[in-house]
Amino acid sequence: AQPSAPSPVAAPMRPLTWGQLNFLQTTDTHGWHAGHLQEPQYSADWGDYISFANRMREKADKEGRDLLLIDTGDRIEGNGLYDASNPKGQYTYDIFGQQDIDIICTGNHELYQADAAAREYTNTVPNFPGKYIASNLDYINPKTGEQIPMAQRYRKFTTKNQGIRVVAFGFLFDFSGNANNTVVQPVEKTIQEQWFQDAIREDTDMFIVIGHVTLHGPEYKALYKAIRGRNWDTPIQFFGGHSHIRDVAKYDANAYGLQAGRYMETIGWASLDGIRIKGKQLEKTSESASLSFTRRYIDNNLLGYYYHTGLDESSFPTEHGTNVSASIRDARKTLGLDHNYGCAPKDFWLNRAPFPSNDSLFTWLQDSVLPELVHLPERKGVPRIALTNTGAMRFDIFKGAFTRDTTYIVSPFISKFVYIKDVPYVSASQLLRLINNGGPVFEAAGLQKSQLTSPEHIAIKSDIIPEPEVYNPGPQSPLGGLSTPDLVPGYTTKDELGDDGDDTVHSPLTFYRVPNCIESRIEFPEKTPEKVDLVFIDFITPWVLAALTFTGEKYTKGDVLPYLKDGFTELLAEWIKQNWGQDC
Ligand SMILES: Nc1ccn([C@@H]2O[C@H](COP(=O)(O)O)[C@@H](O)[C@H]2O)c(=O)n1
Repeated sequence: AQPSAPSPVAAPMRPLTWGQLNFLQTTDTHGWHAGHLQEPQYSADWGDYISFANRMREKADKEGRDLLLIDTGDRIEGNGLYDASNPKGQYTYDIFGQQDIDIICTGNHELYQADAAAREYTNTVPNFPGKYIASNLDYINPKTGEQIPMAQRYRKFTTKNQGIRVVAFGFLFDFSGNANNTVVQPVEKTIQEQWFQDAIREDTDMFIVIGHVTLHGPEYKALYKAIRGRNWDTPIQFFGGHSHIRDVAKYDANAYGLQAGRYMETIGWASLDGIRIKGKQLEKTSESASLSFTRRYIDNNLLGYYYHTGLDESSFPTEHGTNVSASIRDARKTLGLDHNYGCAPKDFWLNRAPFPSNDSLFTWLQDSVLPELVHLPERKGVPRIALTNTGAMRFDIFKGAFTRDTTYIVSPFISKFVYIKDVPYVSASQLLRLINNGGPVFEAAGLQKSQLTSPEHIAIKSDIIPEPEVYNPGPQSPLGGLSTPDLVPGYTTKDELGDDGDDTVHSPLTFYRVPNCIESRIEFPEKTPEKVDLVFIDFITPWVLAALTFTGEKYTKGDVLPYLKDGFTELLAEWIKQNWGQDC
């Protein structure tokens, strides 16, 4: 762990079940490879995860089992370790590349910016030779303009210890917000391609489909149907991502899916038993059984790693893992990520508090931050409505130091304020309601509501306000000898297989859904103005233009002008410096 990481707190634990074939999954790590430095339960870093994977591989080898590592994309954007360098990711590609991942694919974040997509092609793909799969993604060679596969379309291999024959795919959901140096082919179209049709006819013991794709979305439904249509009982193991939740899916008795949350909070664990390996007799115990699947969502901290490996502080770390932790420490130091801009007077929550409320980060943004930031000297005195999507904000602010790192954790995107001058107030005043309600006007333009909020909203469709629960430890083995522990707040996942998936027993957290966008009305006169400047984050331009059309206005992209030179992230840092003192 990083030197400033808080020590994890002992909690009641549930053990891992090992099978023939076992998996560790990461997804949506978004640059959090230093771990969480303000939350003890997620405080292990990428170096610790390397040690953990290594120790688990040793155990698998000793017992003749197999272990595969999976990563399903969105490795970048969301943490100073990636975002604070110039060029971005100067340190993270090498750090991430140290993990021995068996099957890896791309997320949408690797593709928003052309430079990030280029680095994916020149750095990450070669860091994982033969392991990186791009089943529905092409890259456009900047020198020749030629459209080429980002990486190989699928992978055939046999596992190390049991020789299980695997055919593996790596998909991205039907994403359309990519820069123009990549081409994402819709999954349904890819399924029709000859190479895919040939691949699903391969003689194999199992299929593994990894993807930056939600487990219950249309893309995996189509892939499941296509593979199962040709292979009536071959095991299919899916790994998902994108919606940032801990999740599982049972497609049928021989097909399951796992998704390992977000931000290096969770390491996903899946185990399979009952795979029929061609030419090998099954063990007596599983001869007649169909596939059996288990899952765990492992909290990313050292106490948990010790517990699952049966090792301790001195026997757990590997030299490789320790070296990677040291590289992360050095990179953080070089980037000045601990530099304190100001001290947050209290916690501000994205989803743990309702909007609007005193504890809501969006209320703070709307009432305190935007009115001060959205100010252009030459338009002084012009009343304005400032809009931002809520998905632009990615993480809570905790009471205490708001550092250079926090700035990127909260606001990682290269988003700038733009504006349309002198918009009739009658139209401008309707935009928030229109964008928040969504509906046909946006759908007709190919715009989805879910693209404006944080990805958690894809899966969480109503507020979660837990009842106070009575703790029942059941058969779990307590860690640290606690008998009636004060549970640490955290994930209390309820998935398709039940409520016992989390490796750590937590007390539950609330989740309040928030609107797609918020607005601030700035320098408004007492009397309703006739015209206002409509200022907004550039990311939401298509929604603003579609909504204006609906109100009867005829604005085009050409009417959208730059408003402030600095990006929102820099402006936010400046606001913190001006408004919050150094007394934490
Ligand atoms: N420039 C951007 C890019 C993305 N967003 C928000 O992020 C959401 C996607 O997040 P994932 O981690 O799932 O890929 C997207 O829906 C937007 O809300 C943004 O605000 N600005």
